[in-house]
Amino acid sequence: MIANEQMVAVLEALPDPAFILSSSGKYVAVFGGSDERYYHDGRCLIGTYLHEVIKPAKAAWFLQTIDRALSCRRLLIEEYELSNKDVKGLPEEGPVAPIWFEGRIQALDFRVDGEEVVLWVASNISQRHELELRLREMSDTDQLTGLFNRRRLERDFSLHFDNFSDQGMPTTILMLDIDNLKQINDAKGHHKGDESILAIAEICRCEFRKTDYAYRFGGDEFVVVLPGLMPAQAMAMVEALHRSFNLALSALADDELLATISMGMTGINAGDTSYQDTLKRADKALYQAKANGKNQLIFHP
Ligand SMILES: Nc1nc2c(ncn2[C@@H]2O[C@H](COP(=O)(O)OP(=O)(O)OP(=O)(O)O)[C@@H](O)[C@H]2O)c(=O)[nH]1
Repeated sequence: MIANEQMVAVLEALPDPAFILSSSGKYVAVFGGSDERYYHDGRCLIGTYLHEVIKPAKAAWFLQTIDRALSCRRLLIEEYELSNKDVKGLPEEGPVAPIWFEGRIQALDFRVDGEEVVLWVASNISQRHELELRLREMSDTDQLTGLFNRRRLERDFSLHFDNFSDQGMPTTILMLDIDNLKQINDAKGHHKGDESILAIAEICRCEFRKTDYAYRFGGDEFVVVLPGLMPAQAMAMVEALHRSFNLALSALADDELLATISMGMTGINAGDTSYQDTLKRADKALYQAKANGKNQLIFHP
């Protein structure tokens, strides 16, 4: 049988901090947090209230979460971020990166000073969170160009489609395909072909507005999404873009083998049932540009 004072020692030795918080946000007790790599001693918080140490928006989130745990009486698991800007008395700017926590919050079956209380165990998950972000970024990014890939396009485009359906936000889509890349690959090697792909990607990175997005759709095909613009509004910009692409591609040509670019353009239409319909129309326009002799822009209303 473990004696009470031994139990206190066990609680103090817990690597992650465990807080007893009341429904009004009072730190009733703080145990553990002995892993000094991640945590400061939190015992100075005992007797204070969340709103005294945490700024209003974040403190309100903590209180809502406590309230939810007290209502549902089951274990809640929440991931949250705490940074300088959330803590009272610290400068908002500073070198300290936000810390990510996983909170496990469970209502307790007793009251303290008449108030309901929860156990809130906070684990520092910053490293795991950083890794997850990096993995997500890698799975969304094309390795050669650093542009977003087709997987990311499909996710983003369905959001643009929702913005069009819900708020009527127009969106223009371009589908691009480099002309004659196979000949260049065959004659000069894949490295030379890669240069054309990279030149297109570089222009996509430099010449668009912050709100525009370019994706490598696959092989020598790219998709560009221009939110907030109807095709008629985008036309002059897209024509200038076509010239920029060709200028960059011709700068890479060292003999009669010249890559150019074909482009299909459309906008999300009221009759589209999903973003796939819009993409198919852009693809049709691109196909038409190829069939007409390449190196041109075709708009499909
Ligand atoms: N260098 C290089 N070539 C690639 C890459 N991905 C796809 N390709 C090549 O791009 C070519 C795409 O096929 P096509 O579009 O039919 O070739 P194309 O010569 O551009 O034909 P048109 O579009 O009709 O002008 C294929 O030869 C692929 O091998 C890549 O990452 N690097």
